[in-house]
Amino acid sequence: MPQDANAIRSILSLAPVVPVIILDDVAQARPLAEALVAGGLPVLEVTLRTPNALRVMEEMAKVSGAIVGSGTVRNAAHMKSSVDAGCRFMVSPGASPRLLDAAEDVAIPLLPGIGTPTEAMAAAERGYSFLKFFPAEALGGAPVLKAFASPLPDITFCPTGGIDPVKAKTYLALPNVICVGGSWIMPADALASGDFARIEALAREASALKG
Ligand SMILES: O=C(O)C(=O)C[C@H](O)[C@H](O)COP(=O)(O)O
Repeated sequence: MPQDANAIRSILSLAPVVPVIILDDVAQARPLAEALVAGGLPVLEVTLRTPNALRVMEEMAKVSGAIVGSGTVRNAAHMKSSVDAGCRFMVSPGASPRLLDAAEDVAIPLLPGIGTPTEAMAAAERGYSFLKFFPAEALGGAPVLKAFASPLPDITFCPTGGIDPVKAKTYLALPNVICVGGSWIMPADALASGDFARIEALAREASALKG
């Protein structure tokens, strides 16, 4: 089926920020997910960019309250692995026709990425009303999404790429933004030292962000 708008809306409305997780150390998966959930960010996007990403997803999916999705999804094989790992949603940097074809056969919703009005319109024609705007800051940031709102009022976005807490607040004030994605909640040095208390504190600040 095309994107189940109610399903993806109910996930993306749970918190203002979706942490974008790039993790290879499976042992850190559960404590990281627990810190993020405890800090008020239950929706977790785990990118398929590390060798152990699927095992990380499986571990995170066991954490009470965590809603785990896959990121960097680019083909049907990624979709099958995501479902098998217990994912509840999928995110892609793009929205190629073959990717959208493959998503028709998958039970969990896809949030595809777009960068222009033409791409957003093409995805909307395929039944997608919730889209990722990527790479958000490199493409011009919040002013671009603000400009999308009038001609494309039926399309809602999750901007991702280059966002920090200050920029997040600006995006979240826009009527066509449901949440933002970002990796700033998990600084590399905090992960390296296993400082999950700091990550939980950053998550708590992010969960309190409002437009
Ligand atoms: O892997 C994907 O599918 C992506 O979409 C890339 C992520 O969105 C960025 O890695 C997060 O962006 P930053 O917050 O700038 O780190």
